[in-house]
Amino acid sequence: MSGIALVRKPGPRLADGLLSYVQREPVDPGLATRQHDAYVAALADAGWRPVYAEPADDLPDAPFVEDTVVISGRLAVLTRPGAEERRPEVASVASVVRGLGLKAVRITGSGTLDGGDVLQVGPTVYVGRSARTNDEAISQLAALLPERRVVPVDLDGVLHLKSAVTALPDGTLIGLAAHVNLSGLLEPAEEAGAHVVPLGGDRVLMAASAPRTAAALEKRGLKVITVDISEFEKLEGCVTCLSVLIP
Ligand SMILES: NC(=O)NCCC[C@H](N)C(=O)O
Repeated sequence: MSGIALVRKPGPRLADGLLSYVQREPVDPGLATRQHDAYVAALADAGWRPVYAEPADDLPDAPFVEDTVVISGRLAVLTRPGAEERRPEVASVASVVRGLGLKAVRITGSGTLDGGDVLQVGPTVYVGRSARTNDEAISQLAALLPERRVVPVDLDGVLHLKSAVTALPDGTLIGLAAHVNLSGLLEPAEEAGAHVVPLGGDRVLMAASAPRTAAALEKRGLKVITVDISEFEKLEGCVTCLSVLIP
């Protein structure tokens, strides 16, 4: 086992999730459930033991667990999501991380942070300044992680930092230069190619919607595992946001 994958099943109200940059499209809750099961199975096959947060059927965006907690070593930073509607998602995730023996701390006061804005690459923690994440929270995060280098990143036209950029296992940043103020990015062939979940070793998880990027990464020597997450993509979710991997 590589560790734990914190996840949460989608509920019947998934289609009511928040949208910022895309038009609402019909969402098939049954298909979403099957896609989520396959996503969790892919993580499990790669050695990540799934641990489920309590269902939260009244909270449409609750399967996007990444936004509720940031893990650094044995510390779990519970977020204060930028969208007020999403704040009730945090309590049940707090119970899970405490149950796993992690030390839980919180973003508080006027700070707002979505985990989707936090990209950890070795000692560096990039944090997107977004409509969801503010400078107050970035300062709080830096104070909570004194041993890490916290780097604020300006975004343009995307929901979260990790909507635009993630990191390959060797630390190479892959992402869309048009949306993010970071240099030296490897440009993916498709927008969804910016979303990569390192699974350990040379393995990465990607969405089936980025086949050309997947082929390019295979050529670089990576083992790419793909999952179809179309129903979550309609809600501006991506492969990163459906889990929190806890090594
Ligand atoms: N980390 C992520 O990329 N989260 C996706 C959240 C999508 C959700 N519909 C939201 O707008 O909050």
